[in-house]
Amino acid sequence: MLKLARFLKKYKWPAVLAPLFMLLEVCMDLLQPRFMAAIVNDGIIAGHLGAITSTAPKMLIAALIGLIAGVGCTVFATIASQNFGADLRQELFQKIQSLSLRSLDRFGSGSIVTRLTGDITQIQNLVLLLLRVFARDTFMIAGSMIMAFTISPRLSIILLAMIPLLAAFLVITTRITVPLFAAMQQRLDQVNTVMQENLAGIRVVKAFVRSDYEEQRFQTTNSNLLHASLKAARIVALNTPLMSIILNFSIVAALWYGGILSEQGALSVGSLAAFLTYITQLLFSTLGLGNQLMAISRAKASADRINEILELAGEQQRVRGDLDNLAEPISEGRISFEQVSFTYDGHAEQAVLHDIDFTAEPGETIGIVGVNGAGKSTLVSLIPAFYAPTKGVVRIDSRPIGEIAPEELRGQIGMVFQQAHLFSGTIRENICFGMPDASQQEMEAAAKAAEAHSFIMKLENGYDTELGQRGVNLSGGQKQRLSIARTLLLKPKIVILDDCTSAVDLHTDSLIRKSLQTIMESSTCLIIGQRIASVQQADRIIVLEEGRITAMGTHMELLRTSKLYQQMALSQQGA
Ligand SMILES: Nc1ncnc2c1ncn2[C@@H]1O[C@H](COP(=O)(O)OP(=O)(O)OP(=O)(O)O)[C@@H](O)[C@H]1O
Repeated sequence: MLKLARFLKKYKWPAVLAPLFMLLEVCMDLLQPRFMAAIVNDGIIAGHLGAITSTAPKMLIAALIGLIAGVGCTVFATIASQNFGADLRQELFQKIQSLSLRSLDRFGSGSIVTRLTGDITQIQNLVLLLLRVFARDTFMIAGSMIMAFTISPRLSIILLAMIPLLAAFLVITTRITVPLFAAMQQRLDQVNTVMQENLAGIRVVKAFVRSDYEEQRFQTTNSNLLHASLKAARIVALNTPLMSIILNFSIVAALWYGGILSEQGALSVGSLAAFLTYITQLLFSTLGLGNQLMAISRAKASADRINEILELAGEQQRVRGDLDNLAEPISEGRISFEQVSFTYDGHAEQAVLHDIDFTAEPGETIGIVGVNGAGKSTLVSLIPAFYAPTKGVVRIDSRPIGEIAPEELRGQIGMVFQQAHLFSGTIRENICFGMPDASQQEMEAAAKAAEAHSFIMKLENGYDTELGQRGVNLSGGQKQRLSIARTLLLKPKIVILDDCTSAVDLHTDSLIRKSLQTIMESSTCLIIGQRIASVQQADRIIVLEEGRITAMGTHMELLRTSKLYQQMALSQQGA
């Protein structure tokens, strides 16, 4: 958890001033029993009314200073903790952006969202707690002890006996609760994952009338979270009464021994009353500290989860060491796969790609066909280094991609994915996502090549039409055309189209293909297609079966040599 303290460095002044103000407030509070003892001893018992009227204003002034100091502490603690939380959230988000898909797959989006929200809030609240309440209780314990010792060192021995007992108790409960809180956050991850999946697929759930099943699934994860929370809460609930027993026992012991000392004339009644006030303050502060240790152990579980991500190496960091002497950009766009095999993390027994070996020459268009799950998307995802091959090498212009900075590599590759993803914002912002300073002319040219211009112009606000929650919803085919335009605008050296016209009607598909032809001449293209028509114009077509290349050639060659290709062509005739 201390590793995260660096985020407070920028706010060191508020972080230092908050406890200092708290110290002032505690000092003022500690003076009050002293003033009270003076009123009892010198005013009431000795019968000097003057002592009361001279002490009362001092009490009022101390209370006022304490009040101002308390407000100051809250203001500075809030400034420090809120800024701390915002900076931590920002850095965690940045780190997530830099992580490889391999790392992101490992955590899952539900867990990442919980870490970015719930876990950071836990730590942010802890910072506020440490700067205010924890500081108050710590100062109060130390101050009350000093004041109690100045009143009666003999009576204070009772306090000394109590401290190791309490410390041992707190250490034990913290040890027990840290893993319980970690388990609780994990269950919270699961609840978030189910919730996200449900919301993303709400149409499927409704169409299949599976709301009951989804409710059941949510109930299971929710009750898992409930059980984990109750388990932790039981320990927390035991904490306060057990500590109270120890503390109340100490008060009774102080009363008994204080009574004896008072009877012997070794302690005045006023001083005994002040002593009891100090010991009560001390005991309540200790009780508070115990509860805060629970919050600390909960925040520790959250800090561990945040550090787990912060300590991962980003993609850029992993290759940076080799970059200095490899600064030349991609010039030709030749892609070579050399005996490449690939297995997803956690699926060691199932290689998705086996010994893939081919070269796409600059300007060449290669089609890739195969049944669902053959490994087509996986194969192309190795080119922008979304994943690293398990065996073999992928090269661009003879440089192994592992040695090219991901940003440089991806800056030269235009990729249109199987599932078109658009962001909320205008159509213009979406098309210009990779090139925000593109001119109107460039944007329209890209939209025309993707057969998107005409439907955009029919919308009331044209390119300035808002998409998503605040605006219109587009059809699947229209979304695909916008995502093609987004890629074409970049005029990349390498273009990868991953079955990106599956939702486009056949007529528009053929129009898009025609427009793409001129662009494809200057780029190396890989086109994945379920429809033979989408790939038949390619210079060469790869047939992929269960992760292996089983045939490669032109459309006409494959019609003669590949059984699978023949079957696909036959089944799509007249389609
Ligand atoms: N992130 C992942 N983690 C683990 N396994 C995966 C992952 N993505 C895909 N797979 C597995 O890899 C295999 C190949 O999937 P891939 O998406 O590459 O096939 P595809 O040929 O593109 O299929 P489709 O035509 O349906 O798009 C499948 O068995 C799939 O279950």
